[in-house]
Amino acid sequence: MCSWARCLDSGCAASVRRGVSTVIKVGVLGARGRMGSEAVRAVGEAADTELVAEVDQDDPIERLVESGAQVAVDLTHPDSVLNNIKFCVDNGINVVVGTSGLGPAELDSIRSWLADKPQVGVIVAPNFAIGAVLSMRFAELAAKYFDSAEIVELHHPKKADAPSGTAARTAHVIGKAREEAGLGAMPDATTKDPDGARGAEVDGVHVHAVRMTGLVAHQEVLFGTEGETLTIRHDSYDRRSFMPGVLLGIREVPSRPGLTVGLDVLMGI
Ligand SMILES: NC(=O)C1=CN([C@@H]2O[C@H](COP(=O)(O)OP(=O)(O)OC[C@H]3O[C@@H](n4cnc5c(N)ncnc54)[C@H](OP(=O)(O)O)[C@@H]3O)[C@@H](O)[C@H]2O)C=CC1
Ligand SMILES: O=C(O)C1=N[C@H](C(=O)O)C[C@H](O)C1
Repeated sequence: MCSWARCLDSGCAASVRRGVSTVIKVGVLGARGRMGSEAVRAVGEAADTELVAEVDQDDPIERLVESGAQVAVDLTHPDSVLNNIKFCVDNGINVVVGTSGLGPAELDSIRSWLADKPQVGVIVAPNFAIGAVLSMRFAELAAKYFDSAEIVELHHPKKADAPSGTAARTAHVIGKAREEAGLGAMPDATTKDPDGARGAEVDGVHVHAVRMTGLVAHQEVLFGTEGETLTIRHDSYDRRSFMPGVLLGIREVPSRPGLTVGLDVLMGI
């Protein structure tokens, strides 16, 4: 496993040990976007990654193949991401996916494409920030101890999708942990909610989405039981917070064939 801090550094001893090329050729999809432009900078600055292709809207995706990219990083749009992944898998290019909006059906499609390309890896990272990855794990651990759990995700108003990928993933791990612990439905007497004030329900967990100028990416997971509550909050104030996770994914994906969801396993948590 890479140490998180070292993933900002130039070399990655784990990659060298595994015999992975020390300089990984990387293409960025969505290269001119908010996240893509940060990723272009991070890949260009790291000594063990080489930026070989920048692809944005209306650019030919074939650039990835022509440039010899070993890893593509997708930071595009929920409407585009699945086709991009299919193109990469078909062409034997590993993919690190940051784009949100991939649900269980889409993940199944990716698995089926990968079945025909056993050497290719796809990492889907609902959130690249270390604190966000930890907070999802903390929420998973806490879930079985509380009667109630709800999620409030808060983002900049240019975000296309709701709920966020992070919130959907967090709800999924909470729902699974509750089910494994034999917990039933959460207490909730609501019978009248014509305007959806109780939010979306994802895997049995209510999720509330806030869109507000001034925000970047934030989430609160609220747990409650008799006489106490626990709140797990994470804030990304700057998109630079995502870059160590992007680099970790790039370094790890060539040696992880198949589909990996979440960076937690890469971090050993
Ligand atoms: N996993 C994580 O940690 C994070 C994930 N994200 C996710 O990343 C995605 C991008 O976010 P963000 O950077 O804010 O969005 P932006 O809109 O700023 O950037 C997306 C870019 O991708 C371009 N684009 C759209 N479709 C394609 C395509 N088919 N091929 C190539 N480029 C394309 C867009 O062009 P145009 O605008 O012309 O359509 C735009 O330049 C979102 O899904 C977001 O949720 C964001 C932050 C962190
Ligand atoms: O669109 C964003 O900005 C973000 N998207 C991801 C998500 O949907 O969870 C990750 C992070 O929250 C920022």
